[in-house]
Amino acid sequence: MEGQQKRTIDEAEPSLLEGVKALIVDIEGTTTPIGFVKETLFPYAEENVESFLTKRYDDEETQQDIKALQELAAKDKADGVEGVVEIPKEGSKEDIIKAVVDNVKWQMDEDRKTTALKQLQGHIWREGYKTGQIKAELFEDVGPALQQIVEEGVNVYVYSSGSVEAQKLLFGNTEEGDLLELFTDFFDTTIGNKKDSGSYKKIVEKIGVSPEEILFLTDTPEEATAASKAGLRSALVARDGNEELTEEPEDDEGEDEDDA
Ligand SMILES: CSCCC(=O)C(=O)COP(=O)(O)O
Ligand SMILES: [Mg+2]
Repeated sequence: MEGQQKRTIDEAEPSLLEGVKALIVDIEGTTTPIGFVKETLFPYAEENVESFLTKRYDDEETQQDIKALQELAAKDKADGVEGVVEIPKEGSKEDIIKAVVDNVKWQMDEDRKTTALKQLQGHIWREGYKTGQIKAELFEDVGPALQQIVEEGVNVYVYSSGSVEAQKLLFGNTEEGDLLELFTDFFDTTIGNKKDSGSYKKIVEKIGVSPEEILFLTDTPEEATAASKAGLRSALVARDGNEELTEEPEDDEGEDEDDA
């Protein structure tokens, strides 16, 4: 785990942030309990996917979401992905919705981080946040720590598998209020897979500071390794509810199933 350190955000020694001009945070398992994602966000998406698609079927946005899922299912099939639920390109509204719902449920059972799934989930969660059914949970150190870091002149970014819209909904609707003003920008898998070092190189270009002045915080060793390979500093966070960190992460760059 060369170049990586394990800490929670509030345990971070000043040296971890020394010379840092940009901080990038992951969401699930880093700023936000895995339990909130798995027990609130994911069930909401799963329970509401059918009614959402039925209500919004003719919207341009929904048609784009369906097209992205159809294309992904066809690619999964061609790639021989085990258990893939196919979605016909043509058919009645009812047939297409049924296939999309089955595909989404299969992908969610596999906890896939595909861009097509994450885009649709974000659109479903929008309603839940708007009606107040969902309020985002953060670890209690996150708001104060990020506030202090921003006051010290560090720009804060998010890089999560959740879509940029889902990220903004989450930080805009936390139990502590709207925290969006703390963030300079947001990145999702449209820039690339989180386990691929090329994604971090692209983020460095967008942020416009040198990689060694950027610190990436995540709960996932393979993501920290990918960021380190791109020259960023990275640290693994230990959080309640996370899997125990082991000393040697597997280097599985490029093996993730994400289609980004
Ligand atoms: C915008 S939060 C939604 C959480 C989510 O869908 C997810 O896959 C979280 O992954 P992360 O990269 O933040 O660990
Ligand atoms: Mg994470």
